[in-house]
Amino acid sequence: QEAVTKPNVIILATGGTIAGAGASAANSATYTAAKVGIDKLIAGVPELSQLANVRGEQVMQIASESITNENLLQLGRRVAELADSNDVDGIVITHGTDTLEETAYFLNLVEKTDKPIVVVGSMRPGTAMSADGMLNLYNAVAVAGSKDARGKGVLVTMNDEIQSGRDVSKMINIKTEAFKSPWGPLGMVVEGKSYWFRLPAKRHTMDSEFDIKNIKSLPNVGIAYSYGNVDDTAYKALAQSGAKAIIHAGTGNGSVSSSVVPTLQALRKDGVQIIRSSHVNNGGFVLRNAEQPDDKNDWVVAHDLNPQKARILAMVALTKTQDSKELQRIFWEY
Ligand SMILES: NC(=O)C[C@H](N)C(=O)O
Repeated sequence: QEAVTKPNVIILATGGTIAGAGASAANSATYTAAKVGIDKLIAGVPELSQLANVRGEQVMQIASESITNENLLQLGRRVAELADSNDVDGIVITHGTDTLEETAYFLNLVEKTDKPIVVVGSMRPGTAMSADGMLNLYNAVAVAGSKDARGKGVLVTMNDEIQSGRDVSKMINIKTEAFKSPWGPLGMVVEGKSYWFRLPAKRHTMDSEFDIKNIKSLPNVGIAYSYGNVDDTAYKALAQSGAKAIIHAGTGNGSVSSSVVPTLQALRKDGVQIIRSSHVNNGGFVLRNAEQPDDKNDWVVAHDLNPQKARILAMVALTKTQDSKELQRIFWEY
């Protein structure tokens, strides 16, 4: 019989509900996130050792709504160091689900590796009935250790699905079937085996022009939400706080209220980049020069990126260019 060498998978733990604990098994939604250390999480799923040689590292212990740009950079740098190491075959990141889609997209843009990087969380703490963290983690390690996950960009395994870190988003906060992509999952992971159906079409990791090793800090980019009867207060406040770009979390096709248009035109003249995205629930798709004359206003459209993902790409892109045409190219390509 052929000897099978198991892959080496590192689990970087950041906190979240997958490391959460509640007072009783009935507490599926009332609990404290970021309580349980990575060694205990690994010990809770002994089957991981059948999939890979697993080692854990506690990078931080926080609920993901509190992640800062500094935390993102710290995590990104550690991922890059490990990806460069010959004895690492894949990396799993345990993460809170609230901003998991932001971290996954950030890593997808800046990590120069074709080794699998899989971000995973859970919707229920490990102390709850039908907790989803164990299986999600098992699936993440399975995918991170598999050769066929290489070169597919940063991935997310939740609810048995393998999602692209670029496309996936938290769509609901009270179901275990919480993470969806408007364009569908890339594959499924069942009993530790991956089944693939499609590939990401956008630039990522090895094919990205961005590299965590060249990023010293991330610029200030804020998001302003739009709705009926909106005024320009939030946009002005963001500009005053020093925002280099403002993500317009717009209605519909990234449409802009007539009460806000003149302010956004003036802010652009002052050097602030204006990026139109959409906050519609199942995935926006903003078309250039459709709702607004973007060429005339010198604004950028966020394509299909939701506002929080548009913020991530804008921050990364602004580390390289201040040119709005270049920004628009980047928003089409990534
Ligand atoms: N399900 C979760 O992980 C939610 C938690 N607030 C977090 O993002 O850390």
